[in-house]
Amino acid sequence: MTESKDGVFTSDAANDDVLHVVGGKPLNGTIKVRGAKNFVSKAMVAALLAPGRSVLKNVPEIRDVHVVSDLLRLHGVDVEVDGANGIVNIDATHVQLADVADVDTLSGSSRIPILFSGPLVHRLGEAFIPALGGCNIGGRPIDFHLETLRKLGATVDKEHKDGIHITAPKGLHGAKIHLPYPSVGATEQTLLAAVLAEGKTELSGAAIEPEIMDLVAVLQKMGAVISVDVDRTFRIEGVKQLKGFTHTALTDRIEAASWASAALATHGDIFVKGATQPEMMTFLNVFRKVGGEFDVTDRGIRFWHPGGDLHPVAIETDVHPGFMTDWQQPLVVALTQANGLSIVHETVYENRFGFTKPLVQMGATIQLYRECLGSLPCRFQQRNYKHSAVIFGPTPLTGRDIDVPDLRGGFSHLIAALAAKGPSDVHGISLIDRGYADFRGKLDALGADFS
Ligand SMILES: CC(=O)N[C@H]1[C@@H](OP(=O)(O)OP(=O)(O)OC[C@H]2O[C@@H](n3ccc(=O)[nH]c3=O)[C@H](O)[C@@H]2O)O[C@H](CO)[C@@H](O)[C@@H]1O
Ligand SMILES: C=C(OP(=O)(O)O)C(=O)O
Repeated sequence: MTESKDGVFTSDAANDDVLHVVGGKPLNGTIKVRGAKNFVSKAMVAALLAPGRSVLKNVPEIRDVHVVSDLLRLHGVDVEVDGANGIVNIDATHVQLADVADVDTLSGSSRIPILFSGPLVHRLGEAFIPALGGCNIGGRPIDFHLETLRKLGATVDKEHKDGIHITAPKGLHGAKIHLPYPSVGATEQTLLAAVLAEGKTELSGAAIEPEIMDLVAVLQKMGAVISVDVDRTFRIEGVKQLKGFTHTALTDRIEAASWASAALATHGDIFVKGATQPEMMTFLNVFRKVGGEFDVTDRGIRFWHPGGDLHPVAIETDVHPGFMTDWQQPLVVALTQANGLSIVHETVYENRFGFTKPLVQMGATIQLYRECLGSLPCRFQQRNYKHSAVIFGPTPLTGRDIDVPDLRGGFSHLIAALAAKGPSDVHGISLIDRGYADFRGKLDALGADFS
């Protein structure tokens, strides 16, 4: 691991990209989970809306924080990251330059640059959206984002040599917007663009993930006026200006659930300090049905395998408050050890089961189907995507060479290697640094055998 100039630890890809794991040992011990990757990066973008200083606390030491810090700096924002204490100071007083060099290099590892659109248009009159990165888990179109910006009065030029060029010659204005699907990113896009737009915006069909609600809390601290109706409609009353904020990020419920699944798959016992119950209720219900035990305390949640058989389950991923798409990959590894047939119907992303192939090579019995194996309305019905998985267990797993395909799939491979008999080499492991802070230190604390 190397420490960047702003104190964020990242893997040195050349030296540090393979993890040699000797599996078969239960993970036991205590680890601490900090703020959510999928909130912190958005709150950092929100800081761009206001001149002045913002302070974000409980920030995890992950690569995405480093990427967003560098993106902000390209636009003239002052960013200091205190990685050890989890504090990011942002001063967005001197925002300059909408069209910046190097942005393509940085954005290659993140989808966040698209969320700069509204804030940059408000602060500088224009924005450029480069080619976006992020996990390869489906087509990941941005049509909702662009349509939202157009509805708010932006002009979108897709032919510009420096990326999609967004301008608003007459400023952004409140509008009535409906999302065809409750997209997390498009909801955030609308919030970040509408808070300073002139007049009222109504956003129906929105996503209401806890990370989005924490972003709303940040925007409210900054001076925004936002309400949400029971039917997932946000109402935003544009204000003339915003100010900086101080905020403590909500815990990363994806990371917490990932360690919970690791406890289950390895017959372990992990106390996840910082994990909170309300955001994890749907996961906790499934964890209990599978046969895992947990104990919620004021400081975190303890997850353990109580011994005996694990039980198969049928789950469907969905937007909040459903079972998160990012929870399914680590849980699938635990389900390979359950006694019987489990079914996972993925309704959020069309291509999120690629990670199961190495699991099958390790000994799991997993069959993928194009059909919807569930009852939720699904956009992938009658389409050519293998988006349902049937997992038959228990099957012993055997260690092998694995290539990390994406963030959550990669963490699930790590769990599989830890649960498997014998050694595994997990290649491309630095991808996991995008979203799992100091996972090597945590594995060490849990007694894993790796080098
Ligand atoms: C950085 C971040 O916060 N990432 C999370 C975010 O991703 P992200 O914000 O990219 O995901 P979305 O919620 O936008 O995507 C959900 C679905 O909507 C589709 N869609 C989205 C936008 C659009 O313009 N057009 C369109 O068709 C997507 O292809 C996907 O099928 O929410 C996902 C769903 O909880 C999580 O898995 C990701 O971890
Ligand atoms: C898919 C994910 O992230 P991103 O949207 O940043 O690729 C994720 O966090 O699992």
